[in-house]
Amino acid sequence: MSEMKSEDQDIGQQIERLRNEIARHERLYRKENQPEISDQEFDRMVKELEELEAQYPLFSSSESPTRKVGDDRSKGFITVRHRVPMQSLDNTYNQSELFDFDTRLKRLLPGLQPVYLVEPKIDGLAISLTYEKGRFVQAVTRGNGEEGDDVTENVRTIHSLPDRLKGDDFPDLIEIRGEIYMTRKEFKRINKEREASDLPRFMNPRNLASGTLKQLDPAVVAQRKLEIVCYGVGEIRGMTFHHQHEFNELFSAWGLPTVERVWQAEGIENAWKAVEELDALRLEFAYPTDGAVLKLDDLSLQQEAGSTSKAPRWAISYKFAAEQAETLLREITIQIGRTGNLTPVAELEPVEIAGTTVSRATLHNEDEIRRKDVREGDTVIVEKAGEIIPAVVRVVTEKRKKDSSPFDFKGRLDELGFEAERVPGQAAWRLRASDNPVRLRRQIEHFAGRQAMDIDGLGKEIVRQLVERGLVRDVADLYGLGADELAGLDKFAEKSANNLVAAIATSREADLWRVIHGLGIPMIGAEAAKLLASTFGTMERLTKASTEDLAAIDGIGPKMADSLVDYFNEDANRERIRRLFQEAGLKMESSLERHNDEGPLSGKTLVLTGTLPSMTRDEAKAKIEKAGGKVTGSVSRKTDFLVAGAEAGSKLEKARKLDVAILDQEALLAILSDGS
Ligand SMILES: NC(=O)c1ccc[n+]([C@@H]2O[C@H](COP(=O)([O-])OP(=O)(O)OC[C@H]3O[C@@H](n4cnc5c(N)ncnc54)[C@H](O)[C@@H]3O)[C@@H](O)[C@H]2O)c1
Repeated sequence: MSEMKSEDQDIGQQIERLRNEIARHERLYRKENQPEISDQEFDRMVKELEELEAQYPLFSSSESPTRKVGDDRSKGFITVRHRVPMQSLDNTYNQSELFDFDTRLKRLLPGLQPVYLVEPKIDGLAISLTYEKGRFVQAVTRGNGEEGDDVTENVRTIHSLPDRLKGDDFPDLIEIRGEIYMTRKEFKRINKEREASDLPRFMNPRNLASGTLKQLDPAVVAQRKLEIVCYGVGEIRGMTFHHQHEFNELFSAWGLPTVERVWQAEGIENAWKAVEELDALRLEFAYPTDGAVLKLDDLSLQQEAGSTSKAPRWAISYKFAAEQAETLLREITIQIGRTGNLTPVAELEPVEIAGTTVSRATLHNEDEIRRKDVREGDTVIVEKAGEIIPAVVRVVTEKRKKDSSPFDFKGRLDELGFEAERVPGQAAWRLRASDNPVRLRRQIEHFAGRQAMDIDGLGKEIVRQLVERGLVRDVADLYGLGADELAGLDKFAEKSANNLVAAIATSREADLWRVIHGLGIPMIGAEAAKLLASTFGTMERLTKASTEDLAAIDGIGPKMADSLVDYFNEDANRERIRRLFQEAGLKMESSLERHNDEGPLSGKTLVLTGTLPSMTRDEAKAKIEKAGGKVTGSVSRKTDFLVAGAEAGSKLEKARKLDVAILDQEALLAILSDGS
C-alpha cells in the first residue's frame, strides 16, 4: 500500500514538473518571443504529459496545458472577448496518427465518407478580424482563446488588408480568422539592418512577427512589414455557409489575402497525397509554413463532431518534422554563462544535419537530462530546426552499453570543483562564487563585446591570460591596465598593447545602455538596457529605482525588475559600479532620447489624436517630450492623457471607455507652461 503511495507521489511530481516546464516554454514562446526549444520538442513534452495524464487520471486537471490554449495576452492592450472562442489544433508528426484521426472521426460520425480540405498551416500568429457591413472595425489576438488583446491600430498598418471589403454582398458582422506573419525576405531585411546598427538578430520570422504585433507604438509596426492570410471564420451574422471551402472563395472575392492553394480530398488516402504535394510546394509560398491542416469540408459535420476544451474534433494539423540524425554522445560538458548559469552540453561525434555539421547540442538543464535519461556514451537522436540550436531529442536505448549509468549532474559539478546551487523555482544551476575564473572570463568577454562596451582588441585569448595572471579580477580592473603590463602577455606586440589601452580608454565615454548591458545582469539584454538608459538617463538614478518603478516601464517585466533590484542590492555589484564610476571614470550617462524627470509631464504617457488648432503633431510631440512626457500611438490603460483635436475618432472613444483624462490644446499648453 505504502509503495503505491510513493509511486503515486513520484508520478504526481513528474506531472507537476512537466507542467511547470511546459508553462515556462509557453511564456518564452508567446510572451517573450524567445523560445529555447524547437516546436517539435515542445509538442513532444505536451504529448508525454497527455500520455501520463491518460494513464493516471487521478492527476488530471482542467488547468493542465493539455486542456488549455496557450495565452498570448500582454500588458498595455485592452482585452476583448471573442464572440466565438479561438481554439488550437490537435497535431501530429506522423502519418499513422493522421490516419487514426480519420478512424476516430468515422467512429464519431457513423457512415461518414469524409471530404477533407487540406490547407497550408501558416507559422504565424492567430488573429480575429471583425468586419461590420464590409468595414474593418477590430483585430484581436487569440489571447487565452476566450479573450485576446485589441491590436486594431497595429493591424491597420498591414497594407494588404482592406479597410473595406470589395463588392456589396457582406454579412452584417463577420469574425474572420487568419494568421499574421512576416515574409522571409522582410525578416532578412530587418535582421541585416539590425546587424548594421549593432543590434541582436531576431531568431525567426514568427518571433519577429509576434514581437512586432505587440509593439505599443503603431509607428514602429508600420516600419516592419507584417502580412496576413485569412482561412476561417468565428461569428457570422446575416449570411449562411455550408462548406469550409466557400470561405476561401469568398475571401478572395472580397479582396482579402488567402492561401494560394487548398486541396479538396475525398478520403484520407487522397488527403495524404495532398499533404505530400503541399510539402513539395510550400517553400515557394510567401509565408512560412510548418505543416498542413486537414478539416472536414462540410460545416454541418463539423458542428456534429464538436470540439474539446482546446481544439476541434473535425480538424488536425500534420506538422512537417525537423531534420534529425543519429550520433554518438561522447561526453557531457558544462558551459558557464556570463551570469554564472551552468548549461549541460552534449559533445557529439560530428554529424551532418540540414546541411550543417553538428558536433555540440544543448541538453538544456538537469531536469531535461533526467527526463530523457541521457548518459555519456549513449547513441542519441539530434535535431536541428530553423535557427534554433541543435538539441538532443532522445536516446536510442537499444544501443545503450550495458555498463552505462545515469548522469549525475550535481556529482559532475562537484567533480569540476564548481560551487553551485539550483536557482529556486527553476531547473537551472548557477555558480555561487562570482570569482570562478571561467565565469569571470565570460563576464569580461561579454563586457568588451560589440553589443556592450565594444572594446576592440580584447579577444578571448587576451582575456584568458589577463584572468590567469591575476591582472583582472573584475571588469573595473580593465581601466587600470597599463601598456607595459599588456605588452608582457604572450604573443602580444607593443603596438597592439597601446591600441588596446586606447580602446579601453575610449570606452569610458560609452553610452549608459552599453554599461548596463555589459554588466551582464540576468535577463537584461541590449534592448532592455536601452529602455532603462533612456528612461533613467544616469546609472545613479537606475540603481535607486524600486521594483515598482522598473516594472512600470513598457518592455520591462516583473521578473526583469526583480533581477535588476537583486543585482543592485548585492555588495560586490555595488562596489563594481562604484569603481567603474569613481576610479575608472566611466561617464555612465545616456544620450538616448533623454528623459526630463523634472518636467511637468515627467513619467506621463500621452497620445495625440485629431488636428490641433495651432500646432502640428510633431510640434506637440516635441513639446511634450521636452516636458518629460512620452508620446505613444495607441490608447491603453497606461495612457495618462489623450490630447484630442478636431475630428478625433476611435482613440477618443477608447480613451472615454478607459476613463483616460482628455486634454484639448489649451489644457495641454497650460500644463506645459507650469514647468517654465
Ligand atoms: N518552441 C516552443 O518553445 C513552443 C512553446 C509553445 C508553443 N509552441 C508551438 O506552438 C504550438 C501550439 O500553439 P497553437 O495552440 O497555436 O497550435 P498550433 O500552432 O499548432 O495550431 C493552431 C493554430 O494554427 C494556426 N493556423 C495556421 N494555419 C491554419 C489554417 N490553415 N487553418 C487553421 N488554423 C491555422 C491557427 O492560428 C491556430 O490557432 C505548439 O504545437 C508548438 O508548435 C512552441
